[in-house]
Amino acid sequence: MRIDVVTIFPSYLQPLREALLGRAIDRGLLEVAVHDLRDWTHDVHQAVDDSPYGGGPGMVMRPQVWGEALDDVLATPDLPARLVVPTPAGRPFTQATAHAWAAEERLVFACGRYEGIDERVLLDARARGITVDEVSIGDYVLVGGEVAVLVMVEAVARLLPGVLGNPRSAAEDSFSDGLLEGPSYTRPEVWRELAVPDVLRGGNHAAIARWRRDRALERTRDRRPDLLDALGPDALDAADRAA
Ligand SMILES: Nc1cc(-c2ccc3ccn(Cc4ccccc4)c3c2)n[nH]1
Repeated sequence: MRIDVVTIFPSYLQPLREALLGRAIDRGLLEVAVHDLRDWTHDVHQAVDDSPYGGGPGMVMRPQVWGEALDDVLATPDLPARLVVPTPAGRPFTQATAHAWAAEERLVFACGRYEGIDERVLLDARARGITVDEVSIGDYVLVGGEVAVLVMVEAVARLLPGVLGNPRSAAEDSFSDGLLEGPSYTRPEVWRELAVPDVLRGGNHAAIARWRRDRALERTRDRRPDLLDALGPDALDAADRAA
C-alpha cells in the first residue's frame, strides 16, 4: 500500500516511521510519502490560509494551493487513489473503515488546519472522479488533521498482511466480533495480593473461551451498550444471553 500525506507540518507524521509501522515501511509492506503543502505556494509568505467568506472566527485554507498540491499528488491514473480528509464533520472512522481501506492500493490524506479546507477543493476532486472520504475519528475537536491521520494509518496498516507479528491479533481484536475485549493477564500469578482468575490458569480451553466471552459481553454491556444493540439478533447465542 502506498500512502501520501499532504500537510503544513510534515514532522507531525514522523511517528509513522517508528516501531512497528517503521519496520513495515523498512520491509516494503507499506510506502509512506509526506508532502509539505507549502511547496505548492508561490508567494514569499507561502500563504496557505485566508479569511472566511461570510465572516466568523479563524481562517480557511486556500483552494489554489490545495488544488495544485492534489493535482500533483493524485496524478497517478495507473494507481487509483482514495482521498481521505479528516474533519470533525466527517463520517465516523470505524474498524470497518480500516478493513475496507486496507484493501486499497493507495490512500492520499489531506491534513487541514485552521477551520478547515475550502469546500471547493473537495468538490473539484469529486468532479474529477476522485473518491473523497471526509472522516471523523471521534466526537471531539482537534486542531488539525495530522493526529487523525496517525490514528487512521496505524489502524489500517496493522491489518496489512505481514505487519503484525501475530495475524491472529488483528483477526481477534476488539470489534472484530462486535464486542469489546475483556481483561488480560500475564505473570506473576499474584501481584499486590491480586490473583489471576483461576479459570485462566487451568487447561480447560472451552471454559477459558466461555469466560473470555462472558467478560467481553459484560464489559460491552457496561461500557458500549450501543455495540450490543448494533449486533444482529443471531449474534448472541443462549449462553451469551445467560451471561
Ligand atoms: N475527529 C476530529 C477531526 C478533527 C479535525 C480534523 C481536521 C481539521 C482541520 C482543522 N481542524 C480544526 C477544526 C476545528 C473546528 C472545526 C473545524 C476544524 C480539524 C479538526 N477534529 N476532530
